[in-house]
Amino acid sequence: MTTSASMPTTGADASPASPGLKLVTCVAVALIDADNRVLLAQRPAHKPMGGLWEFPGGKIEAGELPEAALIRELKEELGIEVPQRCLAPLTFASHSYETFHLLMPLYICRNWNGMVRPLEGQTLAWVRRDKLRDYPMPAADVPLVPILQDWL
Ligand SMILES: Nc1nc2c([nH]c(=O)n2[C@H]2C[C@H](O)[C@@H](COP(=O)(O)OP(=O)(O)OP(=O)(O)O)O2)c(=O)[nH]1
Ligand SMILES: [Mg+2]
Repeated sequence: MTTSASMPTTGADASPASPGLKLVTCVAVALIDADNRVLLAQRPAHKPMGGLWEFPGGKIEAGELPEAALIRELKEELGIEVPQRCLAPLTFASHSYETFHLLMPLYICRNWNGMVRPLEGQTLAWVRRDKLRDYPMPAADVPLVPILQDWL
């Protein structure tokens, strides 16, 4: 395969890089309950991608480690305490939206302390493996679903 010198490439598929597209790093988790169901949260209507179902989590702040960001987000959004040792890496999303590129590690977690509560007014759903496809998700999440289903 040949590539033009003026056309930088990324990865094995040689797709063009997107200079200027801001990199946004988020962390998210598939919380799995004793019945092997996964927690999805519906993004509030007023937020970007409102109405879509996502894995709980959020943006990593400057100077913050990914696991610390996730533990903080889970406390803020769901009121649960997650010990760092209970977070296992599963996969990640790397997806270009129109205005930014999202890099998002996805962890799995089966053990936490406290009751899951929707502290930010979000709607929550505990979803069985075979129903995950019924919940419309952001484009970045779509490739993560079969990986999670394989694992469950
Ligand atoms: N949490 C989460 N964010 C996702 C997922 N898929 C996806 O594209 N995103 C995007 C949406 C947002 O652009 C970004 C994370 O944003 P967020 O709204 O959760 O961030 P945050 O909790 O820090 O909230 P905010 O303070 O910015 O309102 O990642 C996902 O499964 N979970
Ligand atoms: Mg969030």
